[in-house]
Formats: sequence, structure tokens, C-alpha cells
Amino acid sequence: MILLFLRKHTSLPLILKGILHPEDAKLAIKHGADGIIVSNHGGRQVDGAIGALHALPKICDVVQDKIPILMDSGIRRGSDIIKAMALGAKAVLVGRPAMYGLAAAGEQGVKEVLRNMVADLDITLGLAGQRDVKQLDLSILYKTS
Ligand SMILES: Cc1cc2nc3c(=O)[nH]c(=O)nc-3n(C[C@H](O)[C@H](O)[C@H](O)COP(=O)(O)O)c2cc1C
Repeated sequence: MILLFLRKHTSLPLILKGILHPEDAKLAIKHGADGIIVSNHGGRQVDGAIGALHALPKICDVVQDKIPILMDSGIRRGSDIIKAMALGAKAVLVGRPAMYGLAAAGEQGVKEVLRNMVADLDITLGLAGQRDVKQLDLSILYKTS
């Protein structure tokens, strides 16, 4: 298995991308991954694949903070980041928004996209009465009483 080979030959962190099933998350931990990225590659590979955000909760349940979980696919605004992190992602990544910025205005465009996203996250956190993404949990998404 390629992961075992890589684990044997490098001490660099190994982060597995494209995890969408809890059993694959378990295998990733078992074979020495340092982290996983819950991702359907932006929906570009398999038409009808489960959305990464939908896959996230069950994967977080089995991983139980043993390794960090990152998430991508469809992150476009601050509220997307908040939802993913409240469900258990330690961080999110973006693909196409950065590409759109690049196409529109090169390096400056990418910086602008990321700055806007962080600013939107900041405003949305404030509107939701939250100070810090580290304090987000499920209570912000579901009515608990
Ligand atoms: C043009 C393009 C090429 C990509 N190529 C790969 C790839 O070779 N391997 C991979 O794991 N993901 C690839 N991705 C998926 C991204 O790494 C990432 O998971 C996805 O873009 C995140 O979703 P988002 O674009 O909705 O933010 C590609 C995405 C784009 C837009």
C-alpha cells in the first residue's frame, strides 16, 4: 500500500486528501496518516458523489481528535467556514475561488479573494455572537433546547 511505503520512507507529515467515508478515515489513522482532508475534490471527479460537508460529521465521530481533519469542496464564504469548523474541521481549504482570483488579477487577485473570505468570516463570526473559530461547536448549528 502506497501509504505504508511513504510512511516508511519519510518523516514528513502525510495528509490524505479525498476521504469521504468513516472507514477510510479509520484506515488512514491505522496506517499512520498525520491528518486527513475530507474532500470530494470540489465535485469534479464523480458526478453525484457525497458532499464533503455531509460526509464530515460521521468522519469526525470516528476520528475523535486522533488526527486533524481538514475539509474542502464548496467553501465560498465565511458562513461555509463556520459550518465546517463547527462540525469538526480544524481548517478548510479553497480551490476554485483562488483560481478565479488568479484569472481576474493574478497574484493580487488571489490575495484579494483570501482577504475577502477572512473578512467575511470575521463579520459572520461577530453576527453569530462568536469570538473565535476555535470555540465553534455543534450548538451554533442546531437548536439544542
Ligand atoms: C483545475 C483544478 C484541478 C484540480 N486537480 C486536482 C488534482 O489533481 N488532485 C486533487 O486531489 N484535487 C484536484 N482538484 C481539487 C482541489 O484540490 C480541491 O479539492 C477543490 O478544488 C476544492 O473545492 P472548491 O474548488 O469548491 O474549493 C483540482 C481542482 C481544480 C479546480
